[in-house]
Amino acid sequence: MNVIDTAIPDVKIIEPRVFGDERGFFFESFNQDQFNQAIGHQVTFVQDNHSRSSKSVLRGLHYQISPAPQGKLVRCTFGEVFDVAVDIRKSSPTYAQYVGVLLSASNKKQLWIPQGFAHGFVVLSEFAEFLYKTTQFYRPELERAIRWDDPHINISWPISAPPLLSKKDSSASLLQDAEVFD
Ligand SMILES: Cc1cn([C@H]2C[C@H](O)[C@@H](COP(=O)(O)OP(=O)(O)O[C@H]3O[C@@H](C)C(=O)[C@@H](O)[C@H]3O)O2)c(=O)[nH]c1=O
Repeated sequence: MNVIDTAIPDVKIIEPRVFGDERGFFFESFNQDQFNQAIGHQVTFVQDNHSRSSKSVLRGLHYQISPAPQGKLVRCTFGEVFDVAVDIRKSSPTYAQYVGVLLSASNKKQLWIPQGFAHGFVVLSEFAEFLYKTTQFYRPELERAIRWDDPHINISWPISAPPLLSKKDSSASLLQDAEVFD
């Protein structure tokens, strides 16, 4: 497993070791010991999620506030997405900055997004299937959303037309008005 630093120290790109042969490929998509070593501390996941989205769907920017902020380990197993983690920890030197990375079935990359970050992705292929592990259970009453096009974050989404959003995401807050982390 190869761990790649990003512009935000706590956010890591993980490239699994892929074993290819004439049958196809095999790789360990998650190994608790190797992951803890990569991140530098014990991380426990309690929930696995799986979504499928059509081209141009944008889900995000989502997070859960205390007392159940979620760390997320995300990957794309069909198609391709542009995945974004936004630092929403007010005391962080990288507050309101983001990491964007292409995740796809072919590059098999994963992104570790610690608690304290908002997360979102836009689908670039005809369809995308997206799997992720979370460190806290889903708590809808603690869920919050920040606008995908918040000018203060100013994410360069690789899309040329407006994305397809859920009703919730269409009415998300600006970062300046959002409940974030200290
Ligand atoms: C996130 C989630 C949703 N649901 C339900 C609620 C709702 O009826 C249906 C769809 O939920 P949503 O529209 O919120 O799904 P979605 O817009 O895909 O939300 C996800 O977006 C990405 C970017 C994230 O980072 C995730 O944490 C999550 O917020 O699934 C669960 O049962 N458990 C969950 O953990």
